[in-house]
Amino acid sequence: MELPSKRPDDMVRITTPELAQAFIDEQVAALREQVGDKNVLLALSGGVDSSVVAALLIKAVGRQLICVHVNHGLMRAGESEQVIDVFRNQMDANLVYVDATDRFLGLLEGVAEPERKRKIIGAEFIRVFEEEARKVAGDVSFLAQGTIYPDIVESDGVKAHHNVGGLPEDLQFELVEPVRLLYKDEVRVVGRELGLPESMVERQPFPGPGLGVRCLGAITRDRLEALRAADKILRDEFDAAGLAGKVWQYFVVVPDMRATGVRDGKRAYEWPAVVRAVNTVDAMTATVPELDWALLKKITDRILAEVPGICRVTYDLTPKPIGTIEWE
Ligand SMILES: Nc1ncnc2c1ncn2[C@@H]1O[C@H](COP(=O)(O)OP(=O)(O)OP(=O)(O)O)[C@@H](O)[C@H]1O
Repeated sequence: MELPSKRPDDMVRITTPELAQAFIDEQVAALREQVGDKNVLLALSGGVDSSVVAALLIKAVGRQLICVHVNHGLMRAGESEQVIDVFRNQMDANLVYVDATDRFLGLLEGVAEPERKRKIIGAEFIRVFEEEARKVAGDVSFLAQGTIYPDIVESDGVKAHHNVGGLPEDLQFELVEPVRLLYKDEVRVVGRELGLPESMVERQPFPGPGLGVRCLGAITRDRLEALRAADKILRDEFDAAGLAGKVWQYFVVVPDMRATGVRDGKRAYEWPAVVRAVNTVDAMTATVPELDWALLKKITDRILAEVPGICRVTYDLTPKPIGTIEWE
């Protein structure tokens, strides 16, 4: 029951609720046929791809789907909570929530080099997921993945690039990839039709290593918390200003350096927060939007007043090239 790995030329682009519903009906039937009464495992990030796959499978086979969400301690404010709320509370999913914060932050302690940080986070993610997969391996036959069409095209159709990858030989499951022929915009239309919240459907791209590459250099818990709080303020203010979905990506970076300030008449020696916002079509080049001054001032005032440890706010004006979108 595998889908082909090439999108048929006559496949209609899913742009309307009706087309999304037709796709959902077709996939639910196909998933039921493929999976039967067996169990399916899915690594659920809360990003749009894996969330749509989860929602489709829940519709098709309910609690035969086992979702594993790993909180590596580097999620944005409220994200893991939203995964629990949407999938466990609202959709009654079989959700395994793993709080692995201490494991990840322990391994990252004192590690400043960006590539090493990325490797540690990636490898530990596989390890945590593998542990959970082993616990249920006897009962599970399938591994669901949020592979989408660009993943396949980018990897030349040879092998579905993605996703969780890296599971050891003895843990090979049959793959279930219901959105593998869809483009990202179609996945969003389907997600909306499946009743996923708008904030999940329109979630901005978020790097796998999460806030780990925005808390520059060696991560410390206090600086990570400051980053998470400042990032939340930025996102809330962009939402309130109607910019969510209009500006492609926006986030805060907190470097591992300090700057001088004065707080309540006393010298403060605290971190700066860098606001980064970019527009792009393909992420190969990016421009910096000319944000409204009043909005920048409001974000600045709120971060300075509400986030302990931050005494300075800057706006990064660097386009790509030369600056990359992320700082590390
Ligand atoms: N914190 C996490 N918990 C569980 N699974 C995760 C987590 N982060 C990533 N994954 C898994 O790894 C896959 C690839 O993650 P990546 O960050 O590259 O996102 P993606 O390809 O945009 O997909 P998504 O939109 O689902 O996040 C995800 O689809 C998900 O299956």
